[in-house]
Amino acid sequence: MSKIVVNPVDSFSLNISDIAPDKSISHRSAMFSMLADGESQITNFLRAEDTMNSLKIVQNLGANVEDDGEIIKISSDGIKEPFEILDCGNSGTGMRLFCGLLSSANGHFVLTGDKYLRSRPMKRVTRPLMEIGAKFDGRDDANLAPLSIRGAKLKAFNYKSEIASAQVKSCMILAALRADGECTYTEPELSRDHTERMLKGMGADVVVDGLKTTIKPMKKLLNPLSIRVPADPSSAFFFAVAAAITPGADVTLEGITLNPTRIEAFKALERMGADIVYEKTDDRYEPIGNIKVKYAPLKAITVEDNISWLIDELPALSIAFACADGESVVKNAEELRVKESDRISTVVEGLKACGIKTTEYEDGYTVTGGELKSSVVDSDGDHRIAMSFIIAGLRSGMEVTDLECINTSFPNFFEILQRITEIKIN
Ligand SMILES: O=C(O)C1=C[C@@H](OP(=O)(O)O)[C@@H](O)[C@H](O)C1
Ligand SMILES: C=C(OP(=O)(O)O)C(=O)O
Repeated sequence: MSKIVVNPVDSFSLNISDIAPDKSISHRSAMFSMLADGESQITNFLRAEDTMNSLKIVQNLGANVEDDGEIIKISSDGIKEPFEILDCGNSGTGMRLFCGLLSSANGHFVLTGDKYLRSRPMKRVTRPLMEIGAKFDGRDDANLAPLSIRGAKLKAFNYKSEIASAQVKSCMILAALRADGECTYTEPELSRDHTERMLKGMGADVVVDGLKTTIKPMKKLLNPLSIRVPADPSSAFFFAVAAAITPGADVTLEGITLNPTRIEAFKALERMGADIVYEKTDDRYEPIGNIKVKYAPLKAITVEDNISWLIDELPALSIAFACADGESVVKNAEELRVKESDRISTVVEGLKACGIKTTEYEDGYTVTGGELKSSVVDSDGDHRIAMSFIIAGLRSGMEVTDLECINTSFPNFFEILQRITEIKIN
């Protein structure tokens, strides 16, 4: 159980060109390569625990994976029944998307994960899949992993989801590609759309019309992927907050996906008063570019719309709330309760320990800006909680414990952090 002591910094000016590659896109690159006719090539794949677990699963499912440390080449002649239990580690994205991919494959598959993932709800994917003929088993009526899947024939569907979840949407789109007719999936609010963009890029018949996606089953295998994974805005955001709460600081975050469903947290920080500039430099499956963030005095805001566009960034945004003038409010964010930790509780408890006034509600919380106090915060095994409170330490000093989880999404986080401040981990 490692811990870090962070000391306050005065100011910094930094260009960061090595923010971790995008986790969502990396998972999908590995998985979707299994649907292609020929060799897919992926560069800048995220070499973190969550995505390396997905890559290993793809290999266990019979794909040929060549990795020279820079380019990952994947080819597959169909999903094969594995000898191994498929371990998704800490990753909800891995488990839920593999449920969709495997529900119609030939064979028997067992998906498991670490103690955190085995407690997260899977019914949101197993229930709609079972309704169209998939065969799942698992604790609590196929709600909790380990999950066992027997590949089955899937019926066409028109599914209206009650949650804005890209994991559920992607799972159902993957199932639809092998269903016995045209399918539609409708979500209550647009969630991140990497799956639609990437599959369309590979030649799949996926049509998006507002909140409704229509998918025609694949008549033949898709074209291979050729992708350079952009940097992850969710990882970049920790350093955006670092600059926004440190008087005089500025940071340039390079090569980030500027997909609008992913940069809402930066827009929220902008609404709080931070000085933010977006500069598009590329377009491959999605817009990519640089984000510059400069300190300015912050004011409180309310966050209640398009919550799925900033759900992973809310813990870090809450550190900015704590440094802002006034009471910030988060609503409609009940999904935070079923992430790696119950992120409403972990954020609220962590901020309270730092002397910040907060109130917890079922679907959100309020944070009244004030003087952050140096404290000891445990991550509860949640990477985003660990990194958020480490960043808070740049303002006030902080000790954060249980840091191994950071390897799930951002293995070079500390390497970048030490360009800003001296750090001691033990
Ligand atoms: O599809 C994805 O890659 C993700 C979707 C989101 O989860 P939900 O679909 O549960 O909202 C997000 O929290 C997760 O980190 C990654
Ligand atoms: C919620 C997250 O990921 P996942 O659902 O894939 O575990 C996250 O990275 O914050």
